[in-house]
Amino acid sequence: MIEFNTVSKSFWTGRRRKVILEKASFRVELGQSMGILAPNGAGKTTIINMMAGLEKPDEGEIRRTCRISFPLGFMGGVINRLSATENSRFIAKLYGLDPDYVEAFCRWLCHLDEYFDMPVGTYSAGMRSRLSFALLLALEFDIYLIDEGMPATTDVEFNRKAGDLLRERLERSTVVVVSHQAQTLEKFCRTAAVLKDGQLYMFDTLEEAKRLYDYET
Ligand SMILES: Nc1ncnc2c1ncn2[C@@H]1O[C@H](COP(=O)(O)OP(=O)(O)OP(=O)(O)O)[C@@H](O)[C@H]1O
Repeated sequence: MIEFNTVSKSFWTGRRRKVILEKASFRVELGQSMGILAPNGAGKTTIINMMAGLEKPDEGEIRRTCRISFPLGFMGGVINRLSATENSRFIAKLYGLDPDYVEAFCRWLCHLDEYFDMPVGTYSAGMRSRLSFALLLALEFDIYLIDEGMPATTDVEFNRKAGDLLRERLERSTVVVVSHQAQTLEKFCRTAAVLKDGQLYMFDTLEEAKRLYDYET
């Protein structure tokens, strides 16, 4: 479960306070995937980062009682001067998993060839995102955090393999997806919320959330 208890978050732009959340309270229960609909710039990434523990609220409390993924596509945990071999083995140890398994899985999925043993700093953006995606799939989480649907790389074989694995994983996990498009949420969630003026309006169905969202936008 992820629980937000009267959480407030805003950014000072130098001219005004940009409010993301204002005393928002809600829960994401295991087994109840949730979509959050919000227009661009409303704070989707900030909320996902707060769920992941990458960003702190200004006020209030965020409680996590299960294994929550880093956001899909997040590269912050990967160290540039280390190779994919070293990164995958290090991350495996952090999560208490078998380093041989995590390394072999990522090596198989990313097909980075000799680059797998070179520093991540030498990778193209696509290679980096393949590694980050593979790491997320190599680890097991209870709740997966996804910002704007599935990131696609330009590597067709990788997209097919990783996409199949992710879809299969998400079918048996809880997912939080944030997007500005209801279409993206349809694949993952039945319940949805709309983020508007710092408040999160929760609905039992995506249809209801869409109605408010379409009306507001
Ligand atoms: N560190 C920061 N300092 C100041 N403003 C910030 C900071 N981080 C984010 N913001 C602002 O907060 C707002 C929400 O940002 P966020 O990235 O969470 O939005 P988003 O809904 O994910 O946007 P998009 O759909 O465009 O990716 C934006 O206006 C952004 O410019």
